[in-house]
Amino acid sequence: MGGETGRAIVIGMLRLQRGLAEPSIASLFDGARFAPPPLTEDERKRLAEGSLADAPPEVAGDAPAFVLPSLTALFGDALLPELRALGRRAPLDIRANTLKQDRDAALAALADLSPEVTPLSPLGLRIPLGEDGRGPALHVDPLFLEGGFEIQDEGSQIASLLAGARPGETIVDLCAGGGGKSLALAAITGNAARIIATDADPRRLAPIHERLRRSGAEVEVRTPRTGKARADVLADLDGTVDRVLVDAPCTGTGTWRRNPDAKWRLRPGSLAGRLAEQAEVLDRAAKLLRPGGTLVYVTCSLLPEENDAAVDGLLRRAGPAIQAKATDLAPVPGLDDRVRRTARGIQMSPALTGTDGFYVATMTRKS
Ligand SMILES: C[S@@+](CC[C@H](N)C(=O)[O-])C[C@H]1O[C@@H](n2cnc3c(N)ncnc32)[C@H](O)[C@@H]1O
Repeated sequence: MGGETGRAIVIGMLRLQRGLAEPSIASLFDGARFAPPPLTEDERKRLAEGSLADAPPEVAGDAPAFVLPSLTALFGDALLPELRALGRRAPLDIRANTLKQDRDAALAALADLSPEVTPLSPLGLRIPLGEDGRGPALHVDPLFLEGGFEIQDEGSQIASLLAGARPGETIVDLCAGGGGKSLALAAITGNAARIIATDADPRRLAPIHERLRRSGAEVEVRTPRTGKARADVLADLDGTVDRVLVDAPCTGTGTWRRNPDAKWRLRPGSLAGRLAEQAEVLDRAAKLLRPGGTLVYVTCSLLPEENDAAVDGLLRRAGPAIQAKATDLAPVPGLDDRVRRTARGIQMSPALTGTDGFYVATMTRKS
């Protein structure tokens, strides 16, 4: 809008993010008692004729300039369409909890919310948002209270499916947080795997207990002690685990459409901090694996430093003991044709897969 005043930013946001045409914006800016003054001639002209075609990418794509070289390395010519897709509102997705009922039964039970099946995840339903962009109060829905579904973005569902969990395995969810992926792994394996969930931060882990009760998922939770009593709660498992899921701490650049303010809070220093944490969790995960065991590394980041480069870092530090492996995409029909491949893994993104920007890479322990 030719300036950075609050008014210019609001008008630009209504145009670019809400997709409102000039007459709709003019009807909001009508000078009534609590409304802003009417649009000026210049503002009307810019709305009608203005274009971001010649603007620099950080303006046209509304992203911090310091991450653009990394995003360009990933997206190449698709940088602007991807940045714009990251600026749009995220859909509201749920995962049918197949420990309770299949997806079709959940679809029928939620008919009053008019859900549709998600384009890629075979477990997902998409709930339409209201005109105000808000979704229904799912956390008080009777089916939710009975554990019939979990609120989980399609990208996160896909990452859980690509972890390749199988019944009978011992699986560690090393960065379990509130347990979103642990619950998904339990449902995917029909409660027939031994799943152990932990997290460095006991407060992040706390909600998992209530979620397990509701969902019927069977997961062993190992809560670390902090302070003087601090000890490695997984020490007894070293060298024995079939599969480790590392849903790593990251900058969350892939979730900007869900957390638009995160974009402007991101600093070069926070990226450096996450890179150090990623190296630490990857090294810990590698130590847990039995020979032949599988390490699945996941982030919700679009920055190659946190993705392929983090995997390369582990491969370098571990030497021949840990080797890269292609991620099997079979659990998600249709993903193969849509997803972006990187040197070490696969990258989902809002423009290409219609999901948050999840990255998944797979490795195996040789000895
Ligand atoms: C992306 S979040 C996990 C989200 C969770 N898996 C889910 O699906 O809801 C990353 C988590 O890694 C944890 N974390 C950070 N450093 C860690 C470490 N060294 N060991 C284990 N967990 C760690 C953080 O506390 C945070 O909860």
